[in-house]
Amino acid sequence: MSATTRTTSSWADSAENAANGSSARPVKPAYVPPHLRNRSLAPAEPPSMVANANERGLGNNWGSSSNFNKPEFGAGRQGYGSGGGGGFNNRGGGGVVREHGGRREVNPFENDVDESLSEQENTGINFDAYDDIPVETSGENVPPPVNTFAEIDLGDALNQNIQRCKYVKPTPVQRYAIPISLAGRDLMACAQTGSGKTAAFCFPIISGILREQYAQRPRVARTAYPLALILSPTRELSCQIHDEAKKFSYQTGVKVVVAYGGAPITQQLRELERGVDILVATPGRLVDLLERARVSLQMIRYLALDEADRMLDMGFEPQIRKIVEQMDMPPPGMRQTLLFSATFPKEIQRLASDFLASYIFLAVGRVGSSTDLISQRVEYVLESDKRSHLMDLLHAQRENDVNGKQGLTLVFVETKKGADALEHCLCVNGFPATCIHGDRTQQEREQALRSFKTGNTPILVATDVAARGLDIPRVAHVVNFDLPNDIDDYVHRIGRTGRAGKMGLATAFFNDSNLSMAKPLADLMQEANQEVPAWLTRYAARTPYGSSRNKRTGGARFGGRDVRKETSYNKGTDYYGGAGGGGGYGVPASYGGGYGQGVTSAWD
Ligand SMILES: Nc1ncnc2c1ncn2[C@@H]1O[C@H](COP(=O)(O)OP(=O)(O)OP(=O)(O)O)[C@@H](O)[C@H]1O
Repeated sequence: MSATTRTTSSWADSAENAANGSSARPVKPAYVPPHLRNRSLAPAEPPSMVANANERGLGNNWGSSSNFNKPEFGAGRQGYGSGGGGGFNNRGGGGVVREHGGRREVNPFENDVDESLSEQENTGINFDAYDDIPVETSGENVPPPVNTFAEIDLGDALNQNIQRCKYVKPTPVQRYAIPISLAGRDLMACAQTGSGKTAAFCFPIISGILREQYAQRPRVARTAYPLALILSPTRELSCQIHDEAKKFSYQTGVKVVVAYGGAPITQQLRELERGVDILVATPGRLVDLLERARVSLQMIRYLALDEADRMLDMGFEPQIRKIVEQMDMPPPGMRQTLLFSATFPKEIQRLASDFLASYIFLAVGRVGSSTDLISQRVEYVLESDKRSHLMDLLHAQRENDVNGKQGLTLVFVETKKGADALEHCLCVNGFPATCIHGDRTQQEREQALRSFKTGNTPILVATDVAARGLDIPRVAHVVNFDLPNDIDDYVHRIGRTGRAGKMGLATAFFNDSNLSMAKPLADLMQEANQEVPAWLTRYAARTPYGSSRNKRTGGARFGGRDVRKETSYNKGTDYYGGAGGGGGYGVPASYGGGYGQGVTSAWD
């Protein structure tokens, strides 16, 4: 942070300020960039004018930069569907190339070309960053890894799509997970954010469906019988997986359908009636479809849970148990089950074993850790200073933008109301922002995400609905405006940058309301070779150790551990394994989102 910024204070400063009662500062009427602060004159463009322009949905150039000249705020708030590709399931738009199941199959790669990003992005993956990555596998008869896609028999059609995706060689998690899955084994796989887990579970499923001659599916009017089910915790992530799976299965004849809440069910029902091999869904909408008998799980051969630890925590577990254990899905052993996440608490590993048969545990990278590709900073910022401090960061970012192609900034807050308020504050101060949270309509959510991805609105304020899985290549900076209460949530949030071998920056605002995060944050940063500020180390030393699920083992470079190796398996209360630290993590007393009393969950 620049020395000119007034809002950042050292730990000692803040203690002094608190003693002087200076934390209760008057609310500032409007943001003034650092270089204008010592002038007595009003800013060049009065904030009220900016606000009016925003409300009318007029252009806002974010200062002098002309790069972001089509902000979505204003327009984004006032109804959708008129331009900009609004509307449900309207993510396509590519050219029609082939008859498919009586309908024309849209070319899912067309959009990549339009965005002129994919080639550079995917071939630009920095595999050197993964070369010395630690890998642990356990379980019986673990199939060996491969080094190239050519070594694996995925089939011509799928191989062609891998080329179309411009994937030159498999990422480490793919090198291990694909042969394991192709061998028909159940898998619990843990690999760092942005390391290619989606393809790691999609390729074997598509290839398996293509290879096997499955028995004729029942012909019951209006009931769909998918062969594979992929569950994910948020609507946007399900849509993303669907889009990816459609690319991977292009021109193979494998049919992928997505079902998620908030969108009209009729359109999804129509899609299902046309036939489905792979169903990607959020749990709530799937339960609805099952109860209406519009989907049967009787023919399921593959079950994949993305963000599996989230899917099995207290928030989702009952729904997942209902889907997997209480409907008509074949039991473990009769289906293949693949669980993937970047974090895998022991407690969740134990739960997950109910869904698996003789599984292989795979850990690529330090489990539950962040990747070294993300530069992590933590700054002490008083609650009352957070907004102006954020605007200082955004302002400095724009000033440092040399080539006019500034990256996107994702700002995480704790509550839905907080997201709305911060979005509004940024907009009226001339920073083009939009927001995404569970109280916005699905149309608004999709529009906000689209506007962010295209760079029209380069700042997205989000609750944890955007914390997991979303793959947005140009996210250069993640700001934890409000730190989460759970270190795993922090890992997933910052993982929205530094993806596919690229570098990223993550900044966290810390103050006395985040005491329980001091120790896990300091440990995590140390593990990832980041500079830990002295004041954070002092806070960490003062934090009681043992009451929090965030408790981590000290100094283990590779903390990924198969819970079956623990002597306390089935009766222990540790949270995470540790390769050398002893101990582990505290019991997750409030596992399931980590929200304090009175705070509504940010999840769907
Ligand atoms: N073999 C590959 N070569 C090049 N790029 C790849 C390869 N595999 C995946 N990618 C790209 O890497 C990016 C991240 O992949 P993905 O979204 O699957 O990560 P993830 O591990 O699921 O992340 P998260 O934990 O955040 O969900 C995507 O843009 C994807 O297209």
